[in-house]
Amino acid sequence: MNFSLLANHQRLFTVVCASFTLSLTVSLGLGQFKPLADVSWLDILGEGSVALLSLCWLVFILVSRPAGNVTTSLILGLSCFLFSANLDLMDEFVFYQESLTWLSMIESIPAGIGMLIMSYALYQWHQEQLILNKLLQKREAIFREHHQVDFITTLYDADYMRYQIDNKLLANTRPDFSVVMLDINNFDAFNRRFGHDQGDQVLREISDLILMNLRSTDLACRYAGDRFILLFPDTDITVAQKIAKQVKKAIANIAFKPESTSEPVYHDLTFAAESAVFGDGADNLLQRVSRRLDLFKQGQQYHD
Ligand SMILES: Nc1nc2c(ncn2[C@@H]2O[C@H](COP(=O)(O)OP(=O)(O)OP(=O)(O)O)[C@@H](O)[C@H]2O)c(=O)[nH]1
Repeated sequence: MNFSLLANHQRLFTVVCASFTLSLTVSLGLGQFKPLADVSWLDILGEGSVALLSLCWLVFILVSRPAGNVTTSLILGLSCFLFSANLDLMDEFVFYQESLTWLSMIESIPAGIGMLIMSYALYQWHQEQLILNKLLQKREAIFREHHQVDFITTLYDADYMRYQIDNKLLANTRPDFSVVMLDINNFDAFNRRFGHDQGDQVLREISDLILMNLRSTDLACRYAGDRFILLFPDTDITVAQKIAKQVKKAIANIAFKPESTSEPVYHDLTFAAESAVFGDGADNLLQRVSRRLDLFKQGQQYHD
């Protein structure tokens, strides 16, 4: 089991420990041990299993899930449940004086609250999973359909994009698609400042954001280095530019957190779009869009 995610959940780990310790302290502090003859070992087996399994579930959640609302709600809910389960278990070992019988009466209340919180967490988890499924569908198609995949970003590679463009050009007498080329600005400076591994991480995160902002019919590829190509079937250049602007905006608004610093880094993109025209081949269409992008980049440097 990989325990590295535990480091992200120190507060939640404290909540679990607090729930566990508090339940034991309350019952041991306020109760008195029963004579052994009164102890029901069968009940202990049943209630002990519930408490132990709740604890195991908590550990599994902490080592499996990233930090966030869903994880926090799951841990809070299950910690309440653990609190009740422990009190229930300790009831088998201790009894309370008349004045403290309320303790046995209220022991199931945290469990009820916990179940409510967990139900909310499971709903949120479901919503989160729907988004992840959407993203994975696009990635799954990559692995099922082809091996022409860039291993850093798991996007299609440039050869696959050329193959797709050529196929579309062959299939249609009137080409009806657009391509966009995107380039990350100042990526070399980022690499030099934070290192290649962090650069790879940025490429992966940007690829995820690109996929999130495309329609299911569009195709994203890593062209080379910090350049990406997007293919928009049945789409004119204005719509392609509009989607590219949305991708650019989404990326500009995400704070990347390189490992060596707490300072967020924001990335900007430059893009150029072209529509396929009669007589085009993949290579000259890609050259055209690449030349246009280079012109835009030179213009930017001139303005800088
Ligand atoms: N981390 C990482 N860096 C890469 C990869 N492939 C290319 N690069 C780096 O991408 C950078 C591209 O540099 P440039 O073409 O000068 O691009 P830039 O710094 O964004 O400059 P402008 O495009 O003019 O803004 C270089 O530092 C390459 O080493 C890769 O797979 N991973």
